[in-house]
Amino acid sequence: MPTMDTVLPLVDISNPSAEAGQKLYEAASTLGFVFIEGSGFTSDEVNKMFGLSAEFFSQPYDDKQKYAISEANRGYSCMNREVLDTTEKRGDPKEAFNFGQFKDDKAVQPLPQTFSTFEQDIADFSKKCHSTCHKLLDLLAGALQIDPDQGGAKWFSSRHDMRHVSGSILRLLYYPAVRNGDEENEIRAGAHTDYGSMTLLFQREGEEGLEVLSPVTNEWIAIPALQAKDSKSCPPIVVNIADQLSFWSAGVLKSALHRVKFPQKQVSSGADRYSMAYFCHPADTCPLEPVPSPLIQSLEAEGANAEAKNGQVLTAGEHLARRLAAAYSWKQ
Ligand SMILES: O=C(O)CCC(=O)C(=O)O
Ligand SMILES: [Fe+2]
Repeated sequence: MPTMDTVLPLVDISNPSAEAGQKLYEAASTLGFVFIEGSGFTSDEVNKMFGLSAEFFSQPYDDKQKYAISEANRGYSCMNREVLDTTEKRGDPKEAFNFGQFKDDKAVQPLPQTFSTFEQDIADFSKKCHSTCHKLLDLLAGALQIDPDQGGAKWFSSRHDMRHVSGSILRLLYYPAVRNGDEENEIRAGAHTDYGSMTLLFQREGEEGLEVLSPVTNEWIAIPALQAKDSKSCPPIVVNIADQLSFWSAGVLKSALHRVKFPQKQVSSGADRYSMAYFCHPADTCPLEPVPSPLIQSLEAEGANAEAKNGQVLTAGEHLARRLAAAYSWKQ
């Protein structure tokens, strides 16, 4: 079993402290990836979602395709539909189902019966993901020492109010094991950065495949699927910084490239990979302007990679629309 704190640091958020915030900030500003535990998700909650996912993806293509993904980024994305690495012609050999924001715990998109029967559970899961992200955003804002008069530790989370329209998505992912005979070299999800502010990724033990391109060494690093610390808790969740936190922080927080490629162990086991991602987004109307952090300002003065400096300030919604149009060939 991989030892903790080797490939990625493991931050316990059960008791959010300045120390946890500092550890999170250090990970966020180097690799852009970290494991968290103490999130409060139980193994039962997470396994239930994985169960619904397996049930849905096992259904015939035509049944799933009735819920085909829309330009609003909701619904079913079939095999080879999404091109995450836009330098590639071929789409990713994976399937996905996206749940957009729920309104009063009701989905605002058509749901297949597998999901509509458990709509409340799925809405609860999505809400819990969002509040976990709030906790993480507060820890990060705290570490960035934002002046309380300018929003302080709530600077990010106040821009992620669930009542506002945003691109937040709960996504179920399915990577079938067997493809074209070259499973080891096959890229299952092309290299990309995530479009929101941060992502939570739930993995199942023994189903690995996530790799991160280290901004420090420029090498692909395989991320393990860790064991839960006890039978009640879910395994540590992977958290990664995405584009919008990078824009806000003039590139100090790293939105790192990542992809899915099965390791030899996973290829030989012949197992499929299921994962779940929660892409946390700020309100669509939110401008991706510089965060008022003295820490970022001093690093920026030292020449931090200021992505936002090079162009006009986009809103969160505009950035998302551009990235989705490229991945799904929607017309803009
Ligand atoms: O399934 C995974 O491990 C990663 C998925 C991912 O990076 C994404 O969908 O953005
Ligand atoms: Fe991703």
